[in-house]
Amino acid sequence: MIELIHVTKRFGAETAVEDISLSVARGEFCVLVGTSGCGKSTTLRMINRLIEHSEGEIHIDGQQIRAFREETLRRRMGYAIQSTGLFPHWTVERNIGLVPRLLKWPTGRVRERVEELMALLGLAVDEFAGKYPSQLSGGQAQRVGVARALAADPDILLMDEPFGALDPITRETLQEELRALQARLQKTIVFVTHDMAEALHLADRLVVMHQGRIRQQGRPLALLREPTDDFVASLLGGEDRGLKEAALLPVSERMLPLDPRGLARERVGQHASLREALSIMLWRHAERLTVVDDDDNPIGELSLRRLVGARGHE
Ligand SMILES: Nc1ncnc2c1ncn2[C@@H]1O[C@H](COP(=O)(O)OP(=O)(O)OP(=O)(O)O)[C@@H](O)[C@H]1O
Repeated sequence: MIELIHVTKRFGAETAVEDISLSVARGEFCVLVGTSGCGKSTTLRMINRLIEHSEGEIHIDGQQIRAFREETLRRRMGYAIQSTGLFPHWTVERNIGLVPRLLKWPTGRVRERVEELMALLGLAVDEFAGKYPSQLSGGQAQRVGVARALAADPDILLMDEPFGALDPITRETLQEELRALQARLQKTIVFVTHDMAEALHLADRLVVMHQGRIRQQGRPLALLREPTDDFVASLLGGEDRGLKEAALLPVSERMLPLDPRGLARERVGQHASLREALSIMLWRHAERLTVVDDDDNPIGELSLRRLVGARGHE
């Protein structure tokens, strides 16, 4: 559990973060969003003491972070950043194995772990293990950075735009991997992104920051439906919020029983989102879709009318 209690950070005369209180439960995925310069990275870096906070208290599992030795704290927390922070004169393999080696894992185990992570992140061992960061593309370097953050299997992951330089397909794959990892292993994650779709998709707790302060925090659906002010509403997408909300709701939630008059020709999977269903309707010029299970058996139907009414404001 991570707790920030009335935390402020000043750089000289400038206040970068002002009086923020935030609590992230074990196994929770917390995403920080906000305008450029609002203090997201500073907040993240205060948690692993790359930046010392000026006022307030930060606790990890009930203990003040200042009570930990800095290295102990940092080894407990994986940290991945957009610019990767890889050591340029070290190979990919050595970069990924950094923390396990510091923790004095046996060499064979380090090697095994590095290979496991490279496979997870789609980096062929034969091709990439011996390369240096300057020989990698931006996206490949970013994957190495994420692998390094995960290497020692830390309970806490701090991630600052870790997928910023990735193509949409790799990005989506990694988002799913991270979500699955977090659900399976109860990782506590604090994640910074500028991509609102990514934030809404990943967050259990979404934290909107502005000018060093937290404007609103809560579940993504709650923020979309009841933003506290125009700033939060517009950051979350303004009029586009309807589509963003639909992206968070599964088809199965609004499915109707099968129509005895016959099946609609176009189909949608039960796990698809209402946004995907709407997209199929638009693309196929269809007002009704047959909802199918994982084996492609029809289990219900979704109409446009039902979908439009399904946005939670009926
Ligand atoms: N080391 C530093 N010295 C002085 N000012 C700093 C330092 N680091 C950050 N700041 C200032 O603190 C404020 C918050 O910066 P921070 O990097 O946390 O914002 P951010 O929300 O992560 O921004 P972005 O989305 O652009 O990355 C900014 O005004 C920045 O100029």
